[in-house]
Amino acid sequence: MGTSTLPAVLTIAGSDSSGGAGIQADVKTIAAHGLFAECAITAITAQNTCGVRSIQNIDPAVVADQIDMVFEDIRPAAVKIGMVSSSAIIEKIAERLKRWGAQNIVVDPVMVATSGARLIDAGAQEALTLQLFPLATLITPNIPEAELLADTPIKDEKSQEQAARLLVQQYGCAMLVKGGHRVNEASDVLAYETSDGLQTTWFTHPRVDNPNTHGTGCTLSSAIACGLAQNLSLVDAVEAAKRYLTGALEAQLDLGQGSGPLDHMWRYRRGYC
Ligand SMILES: Nc1ncnc2c1ncn2[C@@H]1O[C@H](COP(=O)(O)OP(=O)(O)OP(=O)(O)O)[C@@H](O)[C@H]1O
Ligand SMILES: Cc1ncc(COP(=O)(O)O)c(N)n1
Repeated sequence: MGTSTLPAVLTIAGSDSSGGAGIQADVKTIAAHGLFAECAITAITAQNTCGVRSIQNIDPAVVADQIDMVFEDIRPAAVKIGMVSSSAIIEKIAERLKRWGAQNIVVDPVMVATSGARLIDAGAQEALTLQLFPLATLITPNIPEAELLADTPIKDEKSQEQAARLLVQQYGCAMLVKGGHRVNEASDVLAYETSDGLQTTWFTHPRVDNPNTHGTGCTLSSAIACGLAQNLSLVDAVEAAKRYLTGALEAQLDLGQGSGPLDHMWRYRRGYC
């Protein structure tokens, strides 16, 4: 008779054949946090560290079934949403998450891969903001995504923070504007509503000198979902996720000919687990 349990985290995202981003990065991240990973695959991408060759979206009804089968049986304590490339898929995800009253939803608005390939069409972008953003606890745009969503340029810390504030007002949920695309720093700003009004918290870090950053956004958002699944506050969950991500970059894994993947299991190799 089983007596032990552990929180489950569901990732709803695309498959990356090279294992560095998407579902594969999420599952590794969740496992590295000692939690139970579940997944609903939205698309299969044929990609590697150099680029994306083809994308096959999954039938929206099959995406819905995956979510239902997960919630009917092993209910996740948190949900991470990554690549959702069609409006029909987004509609189904929103419908099923509402039906199940899913909580602790982290949305990484994946639009363009590090390699430059577009992963979402224009119609899907609108569906994402209209249907999934209202369900989110936290949204984690990078700088180009935040510029697009807030319709404002980001050139420095001040404009990064302003964009984060604007997006909270626009979408009514917490926003983490990630600074991985800035030159010297990799500092992210979290903006969120409290009973005292809109607050911001910075997570500052110098850039790790590592060209292998494939999957950083996927890894960070699923690590935040892990923190929320363990009942950390939003600020603590982001702080812990940033530490995990930085360690995975500092491990200096060097695989592939393009921007390679992170070392998701760095804590095991260093003997921390
Ligand atoms: N060279 C780096 N050194 C340290 N942290 C980094 C570096 N590059 C990215 N990060 C961090 O990685 C996280 C993801 O940020 P980024 O802005 O790269 O998101 P993204 O573009 O969505 O990621 P992805 O490359 O997966 O699409 C952030 O916490 C960011 O600060
Ligand atoms: C299936 C999938 N999901 C997300 C990303 C974004 O990650 P990155 O920008 O690091 O390539 C990706 N490349 N592939």
